[in-house]
Amino acid sequence: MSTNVIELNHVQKNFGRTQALKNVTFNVPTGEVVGFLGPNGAGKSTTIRILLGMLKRNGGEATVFGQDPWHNDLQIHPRIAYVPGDVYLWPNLTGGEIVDLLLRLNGQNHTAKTDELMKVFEFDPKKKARAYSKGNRQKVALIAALSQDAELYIFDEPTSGLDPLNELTFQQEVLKLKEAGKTVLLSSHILSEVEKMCDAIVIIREGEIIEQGNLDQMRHLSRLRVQVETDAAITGLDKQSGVYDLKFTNHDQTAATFAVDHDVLGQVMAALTPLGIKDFQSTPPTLEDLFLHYYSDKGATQHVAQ
Ligand SMILES: Nc1ncnc2c1ncn2[C@@H]1O[C@H](COP(=O)(O)OP(=O)(O)OP(=O)(O)O)[C@@H](O)[C@H]1O
Repeated sequence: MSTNVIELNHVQKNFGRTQALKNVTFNVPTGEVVGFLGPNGAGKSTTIRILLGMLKRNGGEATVFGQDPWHNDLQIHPRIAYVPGDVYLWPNLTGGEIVDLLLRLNGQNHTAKTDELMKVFEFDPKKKARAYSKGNRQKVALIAALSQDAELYIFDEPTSGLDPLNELTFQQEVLKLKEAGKTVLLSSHILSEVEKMCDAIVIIREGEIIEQGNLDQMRHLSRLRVQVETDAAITGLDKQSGVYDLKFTNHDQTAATFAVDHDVLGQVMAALTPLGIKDFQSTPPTLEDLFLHYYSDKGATQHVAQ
């Protein structure tokens, strides 16, 4: 049996003349939490809808649990819990009624877990859905999805309307899924969220996967931030290739900050050592830095050139 719950191979999707997906290739291994990152319009929701059998692809291969989602949606749906990006609810039903309805539609029942989720998300199930804010509408979908005992959980930007406390609750719930060995695909703009929960990340831009891997694999592609203090004035670093954004932080030029490519760090240390290093701190890039790196045109050009 395949060890990947999701496999996408050169998937393409057109909407008329708009090529929403040009080349989407990635896998989601069983039991992993994979973050799916990309800006608005990059193709995250389209990819997810193809995986759910809601959209037919124009090219490439897609399988979920080894089956083609377009032809076998009825077989795969009971194994999936899904939270869409835009949650539309029946306005005249209460939140609690809708949670139960969503559960029944997926062949599941209201359980003690459902009540627990309502509590931790501080959700009032008695109000009519028309009175709910965006965040509360999202909570309805999240509570229904998280109280299901599914094998695969797909969340399409699930926390965009949640306050930080509820966001944290969501993160804790995903970590519980992870501990239970469930497979999760989480599309998000919230990089810190992805960083905390995901085993691997996949970055999509303009319908193409531009990078994928675990965080450590991605980090080597981006630059370290360095803060240094020396006895003698720092000279020559501005001419060293692989050093960027050099800024002196005092008048006698014995303190500086800069960004550096990993492969020239040794040379930079060798240049600084004779100056008498008093302090040296380097920090790996956060996912935020990586994201900016990939979404700047420069990042894209560099990647294409690799
Ligand atoms: N039903 C549709 N008809 C026409 N174009 C569509 C349709 N759905 C999506 N698109 C287009 O396909 C591209 C990808 O959209 P998609 O919604 O998948 O992006 P996304 O990454 O999920 O963005 P967001 O973060 O804004 O939800 C966009 O250019 C979008 O305008």
